[in-house]
Amino acid sequence: MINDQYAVSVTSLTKEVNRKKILRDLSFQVNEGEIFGIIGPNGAGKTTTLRVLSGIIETYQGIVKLFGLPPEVAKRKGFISYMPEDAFPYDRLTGLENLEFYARIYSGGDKRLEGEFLERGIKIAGLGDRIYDRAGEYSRGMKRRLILARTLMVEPKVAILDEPTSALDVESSVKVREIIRNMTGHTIILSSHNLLEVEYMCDKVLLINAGTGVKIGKPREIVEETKTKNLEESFIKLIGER
Ligand SMILES: Nc1ncnc2c1ncn2[C@@H]1O[C@H](COP(=O)(O)OP(=O)(O)OP(=O)(O)O)[C@@H](O)[C@H]1O
Repeated sequence: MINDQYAVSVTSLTKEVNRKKILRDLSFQVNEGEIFGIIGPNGAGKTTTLRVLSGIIETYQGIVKLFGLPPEVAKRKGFISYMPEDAFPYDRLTGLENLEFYARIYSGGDKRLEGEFLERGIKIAGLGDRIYDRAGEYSRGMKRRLILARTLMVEPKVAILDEPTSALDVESSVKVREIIRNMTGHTIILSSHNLLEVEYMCDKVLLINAGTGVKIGKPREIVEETKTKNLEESFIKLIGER
């Protein structure tokens, strides 16, 4: 069923590349304001799903709506902000210059909006005086916070984050998680391999395997239903059963 009341609604999404089905009949809904996690083994189709949602992949079968609009339209309207896993800042620019650059682009010439985006971006990045240093001198965690600030400064209706904490140390992961959790009221869809983090951070989780939805629900419900101790164990049990 397609319902515009959802922030995101995916119905029977199938994606084929060279006759290989990467996503098969995938359906799920995300409510406005939810932090929604997509988990699954390597190659399960998480990034492909996120790329469809963000309007980057435009050819697919099925129906995908963000606030009732197809992703391409939602993207044009500035509803979506996507952070790819391999996004990096411009190393030769300072952190501030990076944010200034994107604030200018995203605001489309509206000076008031540009100032608003920049101010929010600086706050989200939380880099203190290091914001005046070149991004090339930043640690991986600082770069990630800068990219996250770039993604979230526009206050998108839907933020799509591909593995926002991958390859970060504990302290940097905690800071990135704080940023995400502080975006209350915003719809956030993220993928992650860190299931303890997903369990802690996400309101709802979708487990996919080989392009197919295996389980969807609140992390605690999934843990209870599978009679396991945590989401990591649920994951292993559910994937192992197939
Ligand atoms: N453009 C493409 N051409 C061919 N195969 C592709 C393409 N994009 C993705 N695939 C394949 O589709 C499958 C799903 O890829 P995807 O990157 O979505 O998985 P993932 O769940 O994000 O994996 P990971 O956890 O390793 O990042 C993989 O087998 C991948 O090789």
